[in-house]
Amino acid sequence: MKPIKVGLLGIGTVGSGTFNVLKRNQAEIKGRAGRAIEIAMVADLNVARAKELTNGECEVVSDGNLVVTNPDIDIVIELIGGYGVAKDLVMKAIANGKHVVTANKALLATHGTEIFKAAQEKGVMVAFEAAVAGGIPIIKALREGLTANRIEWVAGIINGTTNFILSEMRDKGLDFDVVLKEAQRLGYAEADPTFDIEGVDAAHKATIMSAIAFGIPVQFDKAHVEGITKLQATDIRYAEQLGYRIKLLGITKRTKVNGRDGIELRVHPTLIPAKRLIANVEGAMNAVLVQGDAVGATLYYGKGAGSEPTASAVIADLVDITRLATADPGNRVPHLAFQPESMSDTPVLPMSEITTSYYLRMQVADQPGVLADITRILADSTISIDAMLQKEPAEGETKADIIILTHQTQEKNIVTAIQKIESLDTVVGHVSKIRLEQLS
Ligand SMILES: NC(=O)C1=CN([C@@H]2O[C@H](COP(=O)(O)OP(=O)(O)OC[C@H]3O[C@@H](n4cnc5c(N)ncnc54)[C@H](O)[C@@H]3O)[C@@H](O)[C@H]2O)C=CC1
Ligand SMILES: N[C@@H](CC=O)C(=O)O
Ligand code: NA
Repeated sequence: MKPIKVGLLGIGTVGSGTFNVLKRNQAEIKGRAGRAIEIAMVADLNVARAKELTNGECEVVSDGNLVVTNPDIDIVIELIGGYGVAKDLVMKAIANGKHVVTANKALLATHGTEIFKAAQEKGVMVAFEAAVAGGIPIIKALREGLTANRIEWVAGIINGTTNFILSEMRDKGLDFDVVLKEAQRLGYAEADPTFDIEGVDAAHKATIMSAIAFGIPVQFDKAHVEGITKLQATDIRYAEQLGYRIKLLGITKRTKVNGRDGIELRVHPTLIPAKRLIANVEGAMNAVLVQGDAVGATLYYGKGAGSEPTASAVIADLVDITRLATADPGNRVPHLAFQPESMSDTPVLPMSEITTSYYLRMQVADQPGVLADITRILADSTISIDAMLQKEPAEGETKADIIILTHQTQEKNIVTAIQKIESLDTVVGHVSKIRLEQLS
């Protein structure tokens, strides 16, 4: 059989990993796919570097349009990133009848509906295993391996850069900026690293998982997005003393509010019991915990970023397409796990309606009655306390720290209670609030 011809858009961190792994493991990959998979053409703005990386083994151009319109190309891999040129080239590739593989979660989380519709109409596949949790086959697990289940929730450490920053800061006491630079050097960070540290990248990935888990359209604009930039070392320390770790989690779950179905979709720093496996995922590693009604909890762990780990997922998609390209579109695995006519319109809920537990830290005047005032406000908002820690003021200081862990409540209750607590004369400044999940 003739080799399947691939056009590669962007030969940076992931593109070069893809080129190298495909070459190194070509015999095994051919054995699995049933056909040789050959990168025939590469487009990159940096032509000189692309030529050096490909060593004369394929045609190199600077304009991606030449790849997506080339009649000899069967599959286009988009590894440029962003939603500008990348979207344009992906849409053109689909219009030209090419299957597409992409690692671009930003593109799919924001324009996925349009892209999948175009692909469905044209009868081509858009595969995106690398877009969520890099090398971990989480898309395959959610879309195929767990297909018998009603998925209840998904919670994951899905940004390697921020997990690396949190781990290095805690273990080595290094500064935020120093660790971020190292994550950039290692190729983990996005082109714009604020996407990592402000939680945007994790929210892109959580958005894609919510669509696959619950059969809803991709709706990044409805996601609650909070990164790690406001996290304080004090909170990481107190959380540890209470038996918890703080991780940036992407969470999506089914819920009911006043009898109506809804979907929670949120990214924020989260306290997790230190004894949970996922609480011990360190460095740039990713892990995704999925709760299905039949299977129970399953945990997927591995490298979520980096050149070859991400290439591993890109190539898995190439093999899938090579195997399935001849099946008619109605008989293929649907892009978002559910057939287009079976998608649900269950709404993604506003943050005020989500339910979780909370860690609260406040600084108070060290005088009688303060604690009673705070617990009364919580009780009035029907928030019950799970644990409490009071730190006596240091020598010569007059302010004490109070840390409270609450049982589950709705976000709007905690927001109201915090406003009341902050208005007490005895409470200094703002109350720090971090959400807490038992994940069991
Ligand atoms: N780096 C990682 O660990 C991971 C990255 N991703 C995603 O993979 C994609 C690629 O990421 P990286 O390889 O890290 O980026 P990169 O910045 O290392 O590579 C992008 C490449 O595209 C080229 N390029 C930029 N504009 C172009 C244009 N208009 N035409 C042709 N080439 C152009 C650049 O010269 C560069 O070589 C992004 O969507 C990213 O979010 C996904 C998972 C992990
Ligand atoms: N910037 C991302 C790369 C993979 O998606 C991360 O740090 O996880
Ligand atoms: Na993946």
